[in-house]
Amino acid sequence: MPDLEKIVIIPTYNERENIALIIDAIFALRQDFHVLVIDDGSPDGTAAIVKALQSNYPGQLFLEQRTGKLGLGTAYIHGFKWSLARGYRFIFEMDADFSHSPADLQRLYEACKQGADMAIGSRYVAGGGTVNWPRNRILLSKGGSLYTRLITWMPVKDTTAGFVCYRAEVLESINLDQIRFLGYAFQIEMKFAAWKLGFTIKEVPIIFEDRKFGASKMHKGIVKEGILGVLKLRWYSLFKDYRNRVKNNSSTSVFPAMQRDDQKIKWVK
Ligand SMILES: Nc1nc2c(ncn2[C@@H]2O[C@H](COP(=O)(O)OP(=O)(O)O[C@H]3O[C@H](CO)[C@@H](O)[C@H](O)[C@@H]3O)[C@@H](O)[C@H]2O)c(=O)[nH]1
Repeated sequence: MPDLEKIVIIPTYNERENIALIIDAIFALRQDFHVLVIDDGSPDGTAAIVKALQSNYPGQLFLEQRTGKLGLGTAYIHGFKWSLARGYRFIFEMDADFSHSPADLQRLYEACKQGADMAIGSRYVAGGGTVNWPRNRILLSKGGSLYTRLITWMPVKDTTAGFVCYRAEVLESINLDQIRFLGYAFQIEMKFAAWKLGFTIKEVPIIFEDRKFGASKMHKGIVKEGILGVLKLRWYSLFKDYRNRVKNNSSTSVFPAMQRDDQKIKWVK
């Protein structure tokens, strides 16, 4: 197996209680996963914990640090570009808090090896589910997925899922600078872009368990962005040739403001 086969990107903001445990759990699988943590200047010292662990996993554990909380979406976009530049063939998204079980990483990988371009760890297909998630979060999440499917007609059950394996070709084909949403809408847009570009998406059932340590970063703005974002995606796909514009090497852009947003991001050297 080539060295640069699989990398798991974990975005973090204040995950001190979880980060060392999840990193150790991924490496304990002995499945040759590399791990990239994108930390947004967590005041609780998450990045320092990752740095201290790097000597245990030389050449396998990486850390990128940004100076402030800039959202899940731009953290992943940075991680995607970082991973593609180094030649990883399978690139994963995963939360830091054990909502996604490390043991399921291999199942997502297998789904891609067996032909899927994008494998989604899905709570809302047969065999999937949630454990210990508050009723209001379940309603919001299921309602959000239903709303997205009704508006976009995208054939994905868990549209906001954050546990994903992409074949590198999918991320290479998408103009990542055109992916503009930050929160749950980012998760929706990545699936929407992959679907619009004709990639095969497979939902693999997973059990999502609520975090035991730390707090969710969910806030009202994320919900608002999701509601409006889905309408925008539909609008752009109907009237603005979204498919062509989100393709890599497209000369036109759907979201000209993205350039400006990017410049706000300051990286820790
Ligand atoms: N770098 C960075 N990381 C962030 C940020 N916001 C959140 N994170 C990290 O992103 C992961 C998920 O954030 P949570 O706040 O734990 O998400 P959740 O409420 O449990 O949301 C779940 O449901 C969402 C909707 O279905 C999913 O999108 C998400 O992946 C997860 O499954 C965690 O590792 C968290 O530290 C940010 O601004 N920057």
